[in-house]
Amino acid sequence: MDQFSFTEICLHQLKMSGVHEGEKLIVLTQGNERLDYADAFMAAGLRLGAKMYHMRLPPVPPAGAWAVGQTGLASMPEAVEALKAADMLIDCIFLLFSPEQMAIQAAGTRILTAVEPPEVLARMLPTKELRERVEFAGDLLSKAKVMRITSPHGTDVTYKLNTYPAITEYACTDEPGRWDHWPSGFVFTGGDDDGVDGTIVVAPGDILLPQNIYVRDPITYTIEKGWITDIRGGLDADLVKSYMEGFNDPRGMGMSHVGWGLNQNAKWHRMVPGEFPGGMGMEARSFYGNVMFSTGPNNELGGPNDTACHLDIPMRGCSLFLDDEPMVLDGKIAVKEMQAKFD
Ligand SMILES: O=c1ccc(O)c[nH]1
Repeated sequence: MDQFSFTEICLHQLKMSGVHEGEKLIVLTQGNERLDYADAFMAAGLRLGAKMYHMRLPPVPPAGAWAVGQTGLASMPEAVEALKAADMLIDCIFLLFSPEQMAIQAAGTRILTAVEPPEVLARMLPTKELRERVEFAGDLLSKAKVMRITSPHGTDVTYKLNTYPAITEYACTDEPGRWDHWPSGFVFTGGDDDGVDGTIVVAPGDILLPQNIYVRDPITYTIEKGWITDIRGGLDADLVKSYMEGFNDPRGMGMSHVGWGLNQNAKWHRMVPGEFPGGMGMEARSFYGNVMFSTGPNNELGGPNDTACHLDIPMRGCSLFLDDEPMVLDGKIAVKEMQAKFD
């Protein structure tokens, strides 16, 4: 995408995020990554009269795995202080799950993460309709006490919901201290620390992130009292187990967030298999009617598990019930207020 068009979509984003004259915005990058994002956001912000600057951290060596929560900001408290003093941070490095992100949000700075390729950002612009749909889902989720997920492949798992908030992701953010991720379009929460039990069968066509692959043969997870006690299957199960063992951290077997996708512009089939081809698979997390469970940390919800070992697994064809009321039935959104226009 040329820089002019990139600036235009960033302008749309900043307007949707309520940016106005005199606000202080910082764009955060590291190394040589996404410097064009900083240029595009700065040009867009200046057009809205915001005060902008670009904070560029040194490069970090590739980790060999997706280690969430570990960022270059950890050794730079003075940089964190500067970010806390801003009205809005545009995070082009991915700070989610880090204590620094939590401290910045707690200080009232709103945060927008943007790390996907510009073409994906352009295809999945934030809209008012998406926000309304996701907020409706978030309201229902915040009131629910039990989530049950089933599938024709044998998934039957229950999450007790008495502890953690419902988090909405609709790809823009205009409230102090609120985080969002462009692109997105889903809701999630976490089960009670000892309150997730049952079986999840990840079926062919479901997606493993960060491996960025479509599963070919089923992976069966047994979950007891909030912890994975067994993972079995064929090659794909071996891959997951081997990846998780690489972290040498038993807390990777915890249950992270869980929810469902609501973005009709996100397509299941459009992921390019391979590791992080320029982004982190947000289209796969957001596709309409997916049910996504995740393993590992729950600290972004306020929980105690801050392991760096995190997998997100969007699944097709599942049913998801809140207190026995269907939200998703066989991969289709079942509530009128959450249905996209094409339904
Ligand atoms: O936007 C995101 C990205 C990753 C994740 O685990 C949750 N939400």
